[in-house]
Amino acid sequence: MVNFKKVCVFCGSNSGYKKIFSDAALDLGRELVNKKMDLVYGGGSVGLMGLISQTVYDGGCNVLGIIPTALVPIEISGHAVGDVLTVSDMHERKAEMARRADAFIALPGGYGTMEELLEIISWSQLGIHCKPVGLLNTDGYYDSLLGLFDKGVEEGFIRHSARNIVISAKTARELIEKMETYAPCHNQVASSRSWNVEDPGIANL
Ligand SMILES: C/C(=C\CNc1ncnc2c1ncn2[C@@H]1O[C@H](COP(=O)(O)O)[C@@H](O)[C@H]1O)CO
Repeated sequence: MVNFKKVCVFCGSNSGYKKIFSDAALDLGRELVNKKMDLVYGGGSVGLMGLISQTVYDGGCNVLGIIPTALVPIEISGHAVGDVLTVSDMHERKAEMARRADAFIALPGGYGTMEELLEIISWSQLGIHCKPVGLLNTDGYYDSLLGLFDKGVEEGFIRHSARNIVISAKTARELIEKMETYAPCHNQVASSRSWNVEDPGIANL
């Protein structure tokens, strides 16, 4: 059983056209509150980011938004709730997200969400961290991405064991339950020590 307390959520700066996506963000937020988990996220109050951060904040859990200086102006990200850590660029933001959270979940989103998700998956494969990575596949939004991962295995670009890095489910509750039983089974390319990870929190739960 993996215990995690701080969950980094990657999600859209837009809400998507269907109500089911907003409902999924609210549902994940409530699930985090029920489990007394804190939120680390991209720091905006726009789109699904705004919905989940407000829900977790209103539920009395800690919310930490990590935002690059360039996105701070209110018209870009809105007014974030909770604590805000301003960082110099996107690289520092992702490093801080990875360091401060002990699990990651991607909700539906666009390029930004997908890029954050894929980087954290590849960091797990490389051995930079061994934290659970969940994909909330609301309304089958990520079916084709999951199909692409399967294709990667089939065609010899992704190891079968590394395919298990990505935990997916259709509901927040099921996803968190699966993530709580996550045990990495892939051969990490290099040990966390060889990545010069000074803070052991980045590598281990
Ligand atoms: C583009 C728009 C607003 C941009 N505002 C953002 N504020 C905070 N964080 C952001 C913003 N845009 C992207 N991010 C990060 O990427 C993810 C969302 O990107 P996506 O392309 O919308 O999926 C999110 O997790 C943030 O970390 C107005 O539409």
